[in-house]
Amino acid sequence: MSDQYVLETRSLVKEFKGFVAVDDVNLQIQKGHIHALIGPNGAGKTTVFNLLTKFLIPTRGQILFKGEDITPMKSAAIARKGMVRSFQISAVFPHMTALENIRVALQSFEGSSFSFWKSGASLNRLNKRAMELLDSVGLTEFANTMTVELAYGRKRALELATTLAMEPEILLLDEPTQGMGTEDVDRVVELVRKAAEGRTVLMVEHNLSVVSKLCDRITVLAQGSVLTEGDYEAVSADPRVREVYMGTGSSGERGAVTAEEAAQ
Ligand SMILES: Nc1ncnc2c1ncn2[C@@H]1O[C@H](COP(=O)(O)OP(=O)(O)OP(=O)(O)O)[C@@H](O)[C@H]1O
Repeated sequence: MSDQYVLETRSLVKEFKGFVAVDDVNLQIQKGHIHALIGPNGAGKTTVFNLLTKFLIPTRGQILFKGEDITPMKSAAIARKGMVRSFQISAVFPHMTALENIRVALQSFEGSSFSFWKSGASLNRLNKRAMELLDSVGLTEFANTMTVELAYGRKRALELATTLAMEPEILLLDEPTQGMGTEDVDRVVELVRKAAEGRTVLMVEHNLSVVSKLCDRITVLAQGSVLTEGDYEAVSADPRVREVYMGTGSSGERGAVTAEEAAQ
């Protein structure tokens, strides 16, 4: 039944001048899951992600959102349908406060005219919702702080809040913990867990410890194809997965695939 899947790909292919970066990929992202796309360097994760979020056009194949073929649609159109990419689309304005950034995001999402927001009741509603969103990412006390002054992890939390302002049904996260220290990584894990309440999340993530803590289902890509899929336990126990990670030297740099190591 396809309505149990929020997002699907069917025989998705992306070629770059004859080089097959994504080779016949069939994904099924189940409603309510946090689903990770992992794999060694060059496996095709970013390319798949860019195909799903319309930054790239597939060579062949289909992308379905809640059963509807969205392959020809643009990213703005799919965002309106409830499929939103975080951390890139929703760049925050550095010289606005955290609260102002959320208000801008809310206003642009609701697409309302300035005159609409001028009325006292709407402004109060906007401020209330903006504070709720800030609170949901733990930034209440930074509401009036200039964004440029926020620490990196907090800036990303703010970006996530501006994405949540769009009320996505599925949130697509491209390496949410990239470039972060342990403390920020832990904070992002909690943030993603919270943001995932009542929605579906698909994330590309190199940090396997993060994947082990968060994800219900994992698809492993290697050389453009799906190598295997399952929960963390199944995937990390698969010798083929260990092999592809070992083969590229990714494991040492990015974290090992065993559950014991990932749990550290
Ligand atoms: N625009 C492009 N033109 C040509 N080749 C590309 C292009 N984008 C990606 N590739 C190639 O496609 C393959 C998959 O790349 P991709 O970035 O999707 O992998 P990845 O799994 O995200 O890797 P990483 O973990 O290093 O980010 C690589 O061999 C890459 O060199």
